[in-house]
Amino acid sequence: MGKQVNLYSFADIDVLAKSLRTYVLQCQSAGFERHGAFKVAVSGGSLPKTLAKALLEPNDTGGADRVVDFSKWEVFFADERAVPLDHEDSNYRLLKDELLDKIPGHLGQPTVHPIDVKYLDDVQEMADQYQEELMRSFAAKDSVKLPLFDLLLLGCGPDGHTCSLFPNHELLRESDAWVVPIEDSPKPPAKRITLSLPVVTHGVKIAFIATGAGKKDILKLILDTDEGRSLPCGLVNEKGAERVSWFTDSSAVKGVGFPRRGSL
Ligand SMILES: O=C(O)[C@H](O)[C@@H](O)[C@H](O)[C@H](O)COP(=O)(O)O
Repeated sequence: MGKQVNLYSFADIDVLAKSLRTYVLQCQSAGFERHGAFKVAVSGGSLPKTLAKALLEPNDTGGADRVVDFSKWEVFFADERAVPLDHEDSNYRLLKDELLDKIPGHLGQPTVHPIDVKYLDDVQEMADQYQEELMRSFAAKDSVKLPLFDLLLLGCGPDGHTCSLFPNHELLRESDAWVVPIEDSPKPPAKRITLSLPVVTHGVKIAFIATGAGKKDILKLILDTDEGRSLPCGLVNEKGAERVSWFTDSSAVKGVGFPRRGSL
């Protein structure tokens, strides 16, 4: 069998957050070493809240390398809904409310890359513009095949979707574009843009954060069955292998047979 994903399971979200912090800081150090910056993509859903718990709450910082330095972070959206940035469905707004607005001054401010709301009525154009935003940061598409994120922080939907890549959707076959539009998302709102599967699976590190009993059936399907391998999360697992880490709590992995660890 090839290399496998890492499945971590913790008693609850508070314990998970401590390890997620350590993991993100390791990824941050690797990014700083590699190119003096930390380029990260984040999803919506419950992720921003858990991330804020990991990065902002008081903790035992063990030295300079254990400090979050947001001033060298570049934050992109793994997926975003085609709504104004102050709309309640906006992933940008969610991240702002949960994390960005709460960052204390001494940790610095990240450079954040929201969607261009000029194109709310044309999601293809919005996706193209967001791809150009990526190209300005990661170099032009004709000079690099795919943008290399230091870390992608993703959620897992109850149907096995991740970002706005849904099961059996034609977008899963996209092999060229970095950012793609979707107009028929089964999870509302229908109009969104998302990173394409090749961009997601190209990441240096890819982390899924999935908590709560509502995730146990889908995690069992994804991690324990052949059927789950063709779901979007399963496809990320397959391609990302040991670069993929799942951060879960005990209720999300109840009944899951896949080998898990309780610490990094
Ligand atoms: O914008 C979105 O809809 C999200 O990016 C989506 O992919 C989310 O991450 C999952 O649906 C998991 O959401 P929860 O963490 O809330 O279960």
